Amino acid sequence: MTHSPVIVALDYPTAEGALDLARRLDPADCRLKVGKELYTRAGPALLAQLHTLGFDVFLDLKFHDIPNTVSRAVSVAADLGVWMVNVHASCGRRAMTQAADTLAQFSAPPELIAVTVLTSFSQAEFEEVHHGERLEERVSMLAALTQDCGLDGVVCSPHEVPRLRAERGLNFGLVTPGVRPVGSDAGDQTRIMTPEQAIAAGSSYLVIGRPITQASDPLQALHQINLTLGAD
Ligand SMILES: O=c1ccn([C@@H]2O[C@H](COP(=O)(O)O)[C@@H](O)[C@H]2O)c(=O)[nH]1
Repeated sequence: MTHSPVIVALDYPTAEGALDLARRLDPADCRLKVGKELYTRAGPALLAQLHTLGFDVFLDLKFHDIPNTVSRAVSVAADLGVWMVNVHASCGRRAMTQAADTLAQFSAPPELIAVTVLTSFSQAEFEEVHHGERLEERVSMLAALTQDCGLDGVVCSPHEVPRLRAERGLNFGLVTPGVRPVGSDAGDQTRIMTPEQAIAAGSSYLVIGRPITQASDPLQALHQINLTLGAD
C-alpha cells in the first residue's frame, strides 16, 4: 500500500515496455493505470503480471455503453482483481446505477468512478460538441449524477477540483489526469496543473503518464514528484 497519490499511466504499445518499467518501480511509490492502448495489446494476462508484482491497478477503459453491457464489463473487471475501474458518466443514470449495484455484490469490489469531461478538452473544443454549454457546468452536473448513482468518484481536471470538492464533499474521489510538473510538455492536455497545485486544490489521486514514462529517467521523475508532494 502506497501513501503516494500518483497513478502512473502505463501508455505503452506492448506488454514488454510496460513490464520493463513496472519491474523497476516499487508498489510503495505509486499505483499503475492500464488504458486502452496497452489493454488492447496485452489484456488480462498483463493485469495478472502487474498484480503479481504487487501493484494496485486502475483499469482505465472508460466504458460507455448500454446499462447491461456496462454493468457486465465492470463485473469482469472486478473478477480480474483491479483496484479501480471506470465508465463515462454520460452513459447515464441507469448504466451507472446498474454498474454500482453489480459491484456491490463483490466482497472486495474495485473503486468505481466516472469520467466527466476529458482533460484534453478546452472550452472552445467542448462547445463544438456541446453547443452553448459551459464545460465546468457539465462537469459539475455529471459529478452530481455520478454521486447520486452510488459511485465512488469522478475523473476530472484539477481545474474543476475546488468546485467539486465543495459540492461533493470530502469522501468523494476526485481522480485527476492533466497533471504536468513544471517544465514538462502539455502535449494534448489543455486543463492542466502541477502535481502540487492539484493536491492543494483537493485531488485524491493524480494520473501522470508521459512526464514519467517518457522521462530520460522515469524512476527519478516519479521520485521528484513524490518528493514535492511529501509522499516519498
Ligand atoms: O480525462 C481524462 C481521462 C483519462 N486520461 C488518461 O490519463 C492519462 C494521462 O496521460 P498523460 O501522458 O499524463 O497525459 C492517459 O492515459 C489518458 O488516457 C486523461 O488524460 N484525461
